[in-house]
Amino acid sequence: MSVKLGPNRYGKAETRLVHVAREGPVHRVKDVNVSTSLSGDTEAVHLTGDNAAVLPTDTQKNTAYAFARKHGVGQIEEFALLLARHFVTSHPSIHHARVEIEEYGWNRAGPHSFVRDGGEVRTCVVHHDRQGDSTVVSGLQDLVVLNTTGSEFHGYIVDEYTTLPPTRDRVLATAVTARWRHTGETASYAQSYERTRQALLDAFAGTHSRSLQQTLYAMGERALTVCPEICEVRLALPNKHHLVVDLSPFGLDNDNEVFHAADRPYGLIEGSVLREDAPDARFAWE
Ligand SMILES: O=c1[nH]c(=O)c2[nH]c(=O)[nH]c2[nH]1
Repeated sequence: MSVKLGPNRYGKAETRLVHVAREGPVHRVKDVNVSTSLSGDTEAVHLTGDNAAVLPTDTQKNTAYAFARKHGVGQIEEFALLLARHFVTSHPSIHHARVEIEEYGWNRAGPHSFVRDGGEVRTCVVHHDRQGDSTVVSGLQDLVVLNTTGSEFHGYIVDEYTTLPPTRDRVLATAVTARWRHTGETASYAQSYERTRQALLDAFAGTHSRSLQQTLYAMGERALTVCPEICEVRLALPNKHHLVVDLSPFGLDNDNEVFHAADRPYGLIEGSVLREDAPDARFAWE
């Protein structure tokens, strides 16, 4: 039997790191979850157990903590790029670094007091390789939104298994996972994030929807229209079904007022919207 080693990478997943910036009495907090992953000369460790080219995952974790102390944690994309470039340039056996960061928001409740932001999480995935090329994908997840009207769904295929009634007015709710690819270096990841997030929300709220697929496209299109620095948006939109409860057993009508918010199953609508001239994504989405 002849076998060979396929694609592989190794790193420390989910290093939870909280950085407190103590510049005077008013503190700032960054709460992040850092995952690093390296690839390169990894044949020997797999084939012979020779660890000479391995940067231990424990060291990768320590580097994240040390960099937080040395550089602070600013925009997650910048912190991720700092780490990825460090790993690739510091050891010749490391050819490629992938750094993924999730950021959990805290709102100020006092000079040194904070309240955890709802469920929404800001994300990024950065790659850097030995040729010096970088890619940056920013994003968000668990942005839960709901329209109480302005949503229809009808005109779909009907076969012997179809029971879904067509509707011209329904609740449309989803928990947005969005990721967007930057074309090159973005000057301000903070501003870019706020603009993109707002564009997604504006399109969700402002689109009269005939399907969640149509809403998905409108959200991606709006983000690309207002954010010249990004070239592709990928969205995953679970359709959080709100089912009108039958109140007729109680002699009550129900004109779209009382719903069962179903947990599962849910429709899952996924898609990408990109510029016609978007450059090749290379390893950005890996
Ligand atoms: O917006 C929708 N898209 C679908 O594809 C679909 N399928 C379904 O049952 N309900 C919906 N809603």
